[in-house]
Amino acid sequence: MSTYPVENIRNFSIIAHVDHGKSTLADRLLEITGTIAKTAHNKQVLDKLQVERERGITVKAQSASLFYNHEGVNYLLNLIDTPGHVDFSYEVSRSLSACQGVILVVDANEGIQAQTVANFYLAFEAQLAVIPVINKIDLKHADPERVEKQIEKLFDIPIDECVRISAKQGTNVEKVLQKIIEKIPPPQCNTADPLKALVFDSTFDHYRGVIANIALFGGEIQKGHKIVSAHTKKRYEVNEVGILTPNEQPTHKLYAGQVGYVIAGMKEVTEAQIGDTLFLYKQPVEPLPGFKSAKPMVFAGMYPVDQTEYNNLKSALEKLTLNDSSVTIHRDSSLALGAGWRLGFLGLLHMEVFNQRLEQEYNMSVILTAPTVPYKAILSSAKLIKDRRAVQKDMLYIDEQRVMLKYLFPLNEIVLDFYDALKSLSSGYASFDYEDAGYQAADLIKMDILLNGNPVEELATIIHSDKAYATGKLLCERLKDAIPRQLFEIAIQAAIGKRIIARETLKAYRKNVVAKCYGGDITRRMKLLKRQAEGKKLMRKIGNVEVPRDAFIRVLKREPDK
Ligand SMILES: Nc1nc2c(ncn2[C@@H]2O[C@H](COP(=O)(O)OP(=O)(O)OP(=O)(O)O)[C@@H](O)[C@H]2O)c(=O)[nH]1
Repeated sequence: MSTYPVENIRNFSIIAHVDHGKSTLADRLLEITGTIAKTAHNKQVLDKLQVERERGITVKAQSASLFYNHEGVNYLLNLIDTPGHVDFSYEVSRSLSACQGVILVVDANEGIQAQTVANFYLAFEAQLAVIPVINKIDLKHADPERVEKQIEKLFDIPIDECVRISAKQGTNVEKVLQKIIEKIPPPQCNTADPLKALVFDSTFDHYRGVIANIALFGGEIQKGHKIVSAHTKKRYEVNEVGILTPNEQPTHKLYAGQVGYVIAGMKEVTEAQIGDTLFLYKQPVEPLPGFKSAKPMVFAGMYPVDQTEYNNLKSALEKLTLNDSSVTIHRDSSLALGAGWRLGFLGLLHMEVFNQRLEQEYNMSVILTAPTVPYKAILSSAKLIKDRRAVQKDMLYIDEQRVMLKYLFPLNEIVLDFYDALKSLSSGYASFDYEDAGYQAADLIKMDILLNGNPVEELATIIHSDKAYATGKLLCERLKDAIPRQLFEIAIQAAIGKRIIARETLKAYRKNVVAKCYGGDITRRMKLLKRQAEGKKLMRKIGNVEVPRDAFIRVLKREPDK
C-alpha cells in the first residue's frame, strides 16, 4: 500500500437503529471501492461472527480500509461498522473514538427510532461530523421527506444535507462516498510525531496470539519496532502490522491517521487492554484517555457442565472477554454447581450472544443461571432490603405520528423482557433505549426456598414485595415437578425471613430399581444398582433431600414471573 498523506485519509463509522441498513450500506461501499468483488453473495461482509450471521445482527464492530479515487485524488477511507441493538452501544462509542465522522443511516419508512437518537448523541458529544443518509427509498411506503423533517427537527441538520439512498439497490451510494470526502475532516495528527496508537479492539488468535486493532494518533509503526504498553509498561517487538480489508492484510508500515492492526507477541489476553495506548520504547507519550468502562446491567452465574472442564472454560472465557471487554467476570462457587463465575452483561441479548459465542467459537457448553440485576441493600436488624413501576419524565413529539417518551424504570423491570413486550404491544413500531439513572429506594425483599426447612442457596432471590407471593408459589410448583419422589415426604416452601408464603408437598415414594427383576439374574441386578449409584452422583443433598443437579437449571431457566 502506498503512503497516503493524512489529508487524504477519512476515518468514519456507520451508525443507525437496528435493521436500518448499516451492514447493507457497508457491503455496497466495499463493492464500489473494489475492496470486495461485486457478487450476489455479499451479505453483511463485515459481520464475521457465526452468531451475527445466524441472528442477522451486528454484535462486534469490524473495520475495513477502502481505497477510493475522487476527482483524480486517491483517498484511504477507514470504515468501522457498528452494532445497532441497544445492548451493544458500548461497541458504538468505542468505534467512534477512532473516527472523525459518521454516516447516520435512517430507514425511509420507519424514520427516527430510539437508537438513532442515542447514536446521534454519541457522535455529537464526540464532536464528529454527521452525514444523514435516508435508506430504503425503494420501499413502497418510503417517505423520505417526512424523515428529513424529523432529522431537521431533532438534530438541527438542514434538510439539503440529507442523502437519499437505497443500499440494497445501490442507488446514490456513490454520493455517500463523495460526502465522506467533503464533510468528514481528515484526522489531526502527524507522522513526524512520536508513535501514539490507541488499542480500540483486540482478538485472540490461537497461533499468533493477540491481534490488537489500533488507530494511530501520531507517528508510525512497523515490523521490528520496540513498543511499550502504557497500561502494563511491558515491552514488545512488533512482528506484523497491516490493514483490514476486511481480512488482515500485512503492510510495510502504518502511519499517523491510519487504522489497522498490530501483532507484537502478546501471549496473555490480559496484556491487550482495550483503550490502552502503545508508544515506542524510550519515546513515551501522554496516554490517550481510553474508554469509560461499560456498566453491566444483568448478572448471571456460569458453571461448567462438568467440573473437569473448569480450566478449559476459564481459558475460553478469558479469550472471549478480551474480544468483548464489556463483560465483567468474578469467580464464584455454588454447592450445587461447583466452581464457576459470576458474569455481568449489558443486557439479555448480550448475555445470550456471549453464551452462543462460547459454544460456537470455543466449543464450550455451560450452565447459565437465571439473570438478575444489581441491587444495593441496606442491612438493618433483620435483613431487609406495580406493574413495571415507572415514572414519566418527558414527552416530545417528533412528528404527527411519533412521540418520544422518557421514563424512569426500575432496571429489573426492563432488562429481562421489556423490549419484547413493547415490540409486541406496539406491533413492532415502538423502539427503546435506556441508560443508567442510579439507585433508588424500593420495597425489595429476599425470598428463600426451603426443602424440609433447609434453604436452597441457588434459588434465593431478591424480589419486589408485590411479586413475592406469585413468584414463590411458582418456584415451589416447579420444584415439585423437578424433584423425584423420595422415601419420605418433602415440604417445599417459599419464605421471607421466618414467614412461609407458599408451600407444596411432595409425597413419599419408594423407588425400587430391582423390582422388575425376576429371580436370580444377578448380573442385571448389579447393573441396575450401579446405575442407581451413578444417578446419585448427579444429585445434590440439601438436608436429607436429594435434588438432581439439573433441577435448579430447569426451575431457573424460565422467567420466574411469567
Ligand atoms: N428494501 C430495502 N431493504 C434494505 C435496504 N437496505 C437494507 N435493507 C434490508 O434491511 C434489513 C436490515 O439490513 P442490515 O444491513 O442487516 O441492517 P443493519 O442496520 O446492519 O442491522 P444490525 O447490524 O443488526 O444493526 C435487511 O433485510 C436488508 O436486506 C434498502 O435500501 N432497501
